[in-house]
Amino acid sequence: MAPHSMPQPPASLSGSNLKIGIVHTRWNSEVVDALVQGTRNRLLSLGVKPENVIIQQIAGSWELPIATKKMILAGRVQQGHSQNLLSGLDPLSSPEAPGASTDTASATKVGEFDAVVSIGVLVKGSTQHFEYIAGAATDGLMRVSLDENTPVVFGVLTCNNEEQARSRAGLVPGGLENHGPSWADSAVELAGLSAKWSKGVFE
Ligand SMILES: Nc1c(NC[C@H](O)[C@H](O)[C@H](O)CO)[nH]c(=O)[nH]c1=O
Ligand SMILES: CC(=O)[C@@H](O)COP(=O)(O)O
Repeated sequence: MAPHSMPQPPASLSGSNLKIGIVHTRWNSEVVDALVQGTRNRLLSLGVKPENVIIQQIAGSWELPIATKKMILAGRVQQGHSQNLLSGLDPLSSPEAPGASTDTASATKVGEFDAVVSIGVLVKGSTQHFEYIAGAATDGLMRVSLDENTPVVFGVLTCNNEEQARSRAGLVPGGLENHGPSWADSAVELAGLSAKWSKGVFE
């Protein structure tokens, strides 16, 4: 089968001002790990700062939609927390607040995510379990992206067998490209466009 070629991104992609989340599963971890590294390496090559690539791990693809949503919300919490800190109004750091943290370093700013790449690998088994998870994860991630107004890149491989999964992570010589870099390109491109569009700017 001729390997399908990934679309080439615009040459001007730059992620230097972006914060990107990656949430990935543990199922089929050898393949997932290769996809995560491919995604992360491309993000860094596009200028995203290492400290602005936040990677979190969960169990399986069924949980990706809720995990992605909670990561997006967590970024907003920390964004708000750091803005309060900057203005000296952060309730979490006031001495009388229960469990208040007086260590401002522990509240180091983590800005709102500009995009999240959600990565999982589903390999068909002998029942219909695959179909239900694949459908729920697909529809769920689209819903999170639209509901939270945050670009969510669909990094879920839905494969008939292990070979297909390994090939799409670049683990098969002569096979397909690791799909992670194209997911990073999508995240950086749409995050950058979203920032401009939110200001009413079209270039
Ligand atoms: N079989 C695969 C799963 N199954 C686990 C589910 O995603 C879920 O974690 C479980 O049903 C508990 O809610 N997950 C994958 O990501 N890949 C698989 O191949
Ligand atoms: C994607 C799955 O859930 C699948 O690996 C489970 O295998 P099975 O359908 O044989 O239970």
